[in-house]
Amino acid sequence: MASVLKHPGLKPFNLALIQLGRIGSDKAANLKHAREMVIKAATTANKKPDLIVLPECFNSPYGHVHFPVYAEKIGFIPGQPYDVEASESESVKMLSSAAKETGTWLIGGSIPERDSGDNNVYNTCTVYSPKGELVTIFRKIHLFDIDIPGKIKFKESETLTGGKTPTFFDTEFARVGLGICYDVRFSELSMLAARQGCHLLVYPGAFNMTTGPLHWELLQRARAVDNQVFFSMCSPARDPSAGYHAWGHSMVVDPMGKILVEAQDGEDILYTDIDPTTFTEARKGIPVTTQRRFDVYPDVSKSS
Ligand SMILES: NC(=O)CCC(=O)C(=O)O
Repeated sequence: MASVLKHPGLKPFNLALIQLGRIGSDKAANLKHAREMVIKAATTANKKPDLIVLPECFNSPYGHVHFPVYAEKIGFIPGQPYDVEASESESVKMLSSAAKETGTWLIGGSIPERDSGDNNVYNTCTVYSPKGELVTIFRKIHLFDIDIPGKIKFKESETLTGGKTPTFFDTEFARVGLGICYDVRFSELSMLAARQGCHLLVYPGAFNMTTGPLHWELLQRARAVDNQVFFSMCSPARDPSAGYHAWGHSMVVDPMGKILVEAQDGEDILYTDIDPTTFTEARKGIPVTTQRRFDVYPDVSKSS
């Protein structure tokens, strides 16, 4: 793994998750509501959050037929400055202005994105600084293709292409790793982020009514404990009239695997104080980060 610059260290901060409701077929209405909820998250709490998170696929209904219809061109090139004013993406413009107006970091859930070059459609998360700069994007790497007979069949790969780039970004208070929903099942991705010094992993997600009750909490607590990091997934609210019923239950888990905050299934805003002491004490008390036996499992990710 290429060496990366160290983050100066985790500081206390407040994290807000928006379990967004009213996501329908009208994209303009979805964007308007998401914007209102970001402003609400930033202005109604006792303590202003430092980082706000929206859920997976917040500007369109969730389904493979919808992705190409709602897809927007973003045209972000890593390492190059991005001109939000000139962006073709109305979602990017809205998220950037909401981050700037509230002066908070914003993880803009995910939106369907059409690549300007290869024309493929991706499930893409965009991240904004408090100045409204688009600092990075992350394209969902593992596509949600499952078939549980009689329960749920879903095939994102009908219209989406998987991303290839594990991604993290630095704020003044933490290094934050990104994933999207189904990515949580692949422990390698969160392991990689943790090895790169991430303190918090955030995965906008939309689990379903079959796997949600069994795996949503389990996977987040597992990834948190495996890696001794804070872990959070932010879901849309459940809408019984929608084609896809999201599990909801957005949550934040600490590095000991304790759930710090959890939503139910309706629209909600959750706030959590992230305390660096939990992070350092977990690693000090259970020092797995220094006990790994790479002599025994040097290349475990590639064995069958
Ligand atoms: N949007 C998704 O990737 C859903 C993943 C999911 O429900 C799962 O069980 O995994």
